[in-house]
Amino acid sequence: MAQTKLAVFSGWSLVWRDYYQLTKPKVVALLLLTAWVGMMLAQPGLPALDVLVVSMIGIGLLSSAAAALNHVLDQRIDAQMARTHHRPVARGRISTERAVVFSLVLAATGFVVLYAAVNPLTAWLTLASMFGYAVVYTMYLKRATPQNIVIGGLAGAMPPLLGWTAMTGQIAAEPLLLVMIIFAWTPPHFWALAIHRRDDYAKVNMPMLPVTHGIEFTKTAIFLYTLILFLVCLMPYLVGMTGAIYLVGTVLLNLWFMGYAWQLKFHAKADTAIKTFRFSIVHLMLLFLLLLVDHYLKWTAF
Ligand code: HEM
Ligand SMILES: CC(C)=CCC/C(C)=C/CC/C(C)=C/COP(=O)(O)OP(=O)(O)O
Repeated sequence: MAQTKLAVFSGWSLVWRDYYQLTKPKVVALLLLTAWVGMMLAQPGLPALDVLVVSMIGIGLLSSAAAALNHVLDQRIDAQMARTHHRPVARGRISTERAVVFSLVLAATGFVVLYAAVNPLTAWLTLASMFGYAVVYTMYLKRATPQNIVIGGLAGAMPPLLGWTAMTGQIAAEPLLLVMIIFAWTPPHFWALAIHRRDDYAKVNMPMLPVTHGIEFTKTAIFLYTLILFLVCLMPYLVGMTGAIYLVGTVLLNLWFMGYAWQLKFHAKADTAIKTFRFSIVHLMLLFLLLLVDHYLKWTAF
């Protein structure tokens, strides 16, 4: 009897682990960090905790729904790529129907939470971001143009604005600067991985930049985008939104990113591309944590 119960429990935990994987949890975690910073920067003091919590839940649910829909729409190519062939829908561990229902339940719940407990503007903007990623990027851009991730990157760059509108009920210039930062960060983030996985994307005829324009061209594009990112990251300081703590930190972080891009372009080793990709995640995380530290320390300085 005990063995049967253990078998049932372990079976269920495997199923839920697969559903959890559909939500791209690490991606959503960083998306939520950027949304949270948007919420914290929206006012001088601390935000209302109840609004913060329901906003994080709503944005998290809609982001997870977008990720799950991406698994469904990409299952054919996921099944053929070394990096993604193990995924639950690609492997048939979760049926298309169940994955779609899972995604729609997450999306509906997230939208209702945001609409009812936060504000309609944030609900609609978050739904639009989900649509932008799951439909516009995944179904069209990804398969149509090597600029796919530059344009599609806007959806994933929205969370700081979503966090801001959750607190204020209105769009403002400051969070749009944060959106621009993630927008400029996305190409070096993804193209470094795309270089590392070029053959995978070529095998499924995905028009990623290293496939359509070659690895050298992509390395140049990555370096140029880290230069653009360096300049865009100065904007919050130049407009007076942040102080010296952020300025020093952002200069160091972006010089570090440019160093990776320079090494990738001129002194690449076998693992430089994947190391650049992994650093891009640390870079964005530290950059947004820096915005938070600066916001409160800068504020208490006056
Ligand atoms: C169009 C925009 C983007 C594209 C094409 C893209 C592409 C990718 C890809 C292909 C992976 C590898 C996933 C895997 O192998 O499981 C990845 C991982 C990741 N991405 Fe992005 N990304 C984008 C935007 C973002 C944004 C906006 C964030 C967060 C703010 C983000 C955070 C992450 C994180 C944290 C990982 C690591 C996930 C893991 O290790 O499981 N990405 N990205
Ligand atoms: C509501 C909201 C903010 C929505 C956006 C949420 C979201 C999940 C953005 C994901 C960014 C990302 C990892 C894209 C990769 O897709 P891919 O298909 O190129 O990667 P894959 O090949 O690993 O599946």
